[in-house]
Amino acid sequence: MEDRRANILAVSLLTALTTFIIICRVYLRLNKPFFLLLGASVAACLAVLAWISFRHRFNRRRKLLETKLVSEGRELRIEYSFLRKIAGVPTKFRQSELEDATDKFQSLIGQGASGSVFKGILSDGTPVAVKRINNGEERGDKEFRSEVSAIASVQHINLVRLLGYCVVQGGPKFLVYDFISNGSLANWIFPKSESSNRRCGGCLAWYLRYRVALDVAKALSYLHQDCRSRILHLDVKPENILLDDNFQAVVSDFGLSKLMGRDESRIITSMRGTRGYLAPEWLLENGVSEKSDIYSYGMVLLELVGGRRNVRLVKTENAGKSKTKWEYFPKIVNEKMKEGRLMEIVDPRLMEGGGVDEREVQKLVHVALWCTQERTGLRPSMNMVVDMLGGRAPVEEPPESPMIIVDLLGIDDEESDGSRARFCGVAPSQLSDRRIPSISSYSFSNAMSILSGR
Ligand SMILES: Nc1ncnc2c1ncn2[C@@H]1O[C@H](COP(=O)(O)OP(=O)(O)OP(=O)(O)O)[C@@H](O)[C@H]1O
Repeated sequence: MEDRRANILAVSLLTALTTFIIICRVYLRLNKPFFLLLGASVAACLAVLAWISFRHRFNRRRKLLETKLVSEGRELRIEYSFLRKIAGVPTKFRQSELEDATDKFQSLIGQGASGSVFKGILSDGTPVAVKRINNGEERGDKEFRSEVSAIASVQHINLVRLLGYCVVQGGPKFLVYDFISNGSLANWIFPKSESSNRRCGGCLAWYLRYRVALDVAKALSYLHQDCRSRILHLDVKPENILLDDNFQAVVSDFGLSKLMGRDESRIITSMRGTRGYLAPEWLLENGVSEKSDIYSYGMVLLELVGGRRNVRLVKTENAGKSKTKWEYFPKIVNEKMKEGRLMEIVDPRLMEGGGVDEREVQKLVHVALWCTQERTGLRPSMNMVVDMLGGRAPVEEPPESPMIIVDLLGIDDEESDGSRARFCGVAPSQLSDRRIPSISSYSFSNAMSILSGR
């Protein structure tokens, strides 16, 4: 367009000059001024033409350079995002991208202690779960940092993938994960009344429960044994185990996780986790280790087999009076094991449908009871659990565990609806002060002395 305009201008100038010369020659008959004028006009025309040609060449080179830069930039961006993807480095998203992806946070799929989770689709078609961490919550900030630092560096088929994050100055923070279509394990093992926020769910078949147990063990074994620094998850529970469209288990929610050096045997940290899954050593103020995850895993295994919460409030009738009392499933399991009637603890919905392998039930229960030993030294490593469940190592009958502390950590007098209270940053002394007066049947100090003698 600019070139055409330059050509028209040059032609017009030459036409004007020729007309001018003819007029001068015919009407003015001036020789000297005529040639002076002619010289000046030709010089002016040449200057204009030279300028136009220079501009023309300059523009052409600029355009060429721009096109080259754009295509190189695009190639670099593609290469960069490809490298990020294969290296698993999370992308930094803009808030507007996440608003577009989630249609302005329309579709809520879950709610946790630190924020809400929404379903979304990225511009390249990838389905995602976007966790919005509430603004201004110190706990939220901590969880955001823990999550990014722990999960950004790990890659495992049974761990949720953190695709990216978004930080808005003075605003909320976002974490973007792969969308795991079948929601949490809680929705698939507990009856509807015992799992809140139910979006999808049902009764998970036995063979899938066994596979989930193995998948979670592999994920934890990777975190504990195969990463540069040991990663302690510290909030293993059915709500944090998601199921993909093939019912493969994916461990999620690293908000409470901690890194532990390979040369450390335990770390001191504030109390974190969820009631019902907390290992007894949380009460001793001398640290936790990967064995605390193993304990929580054992508790999940029992729930997986029984299709019920480990701790729940039950109504009893006594002399016409209805009373409520806490029922503790691991103790029931222990008793049934002693009586040789393990099948009685299996989820009754599964027993109706059949397909439950008795040997597998025994294996899962034995592994669970090894994992939930109150003395950490007796609990197997997660590697060992993978071998036991995979049939590469024998599973011996576990010793009887006194299960004294479990009640202290599992029961909360203030909650009667079965909902789980979650700790983050609570000092153990705060918990014990609040709990002891209400636990009349056990002596707290007695329990502590048993635990200390591990
Ligand atoms: N990547 C995901 N894909 C699909 N659903 C997800 C994903 N992440 C989380 N969810 C859903 O959102 C729910 C809430 O997740 P979130 O991790 O925030 O909280 P939680 O684990 O339930 O509770 P808390 O954080 O208090 O322990 C989950 O239980 C699950 O149903």
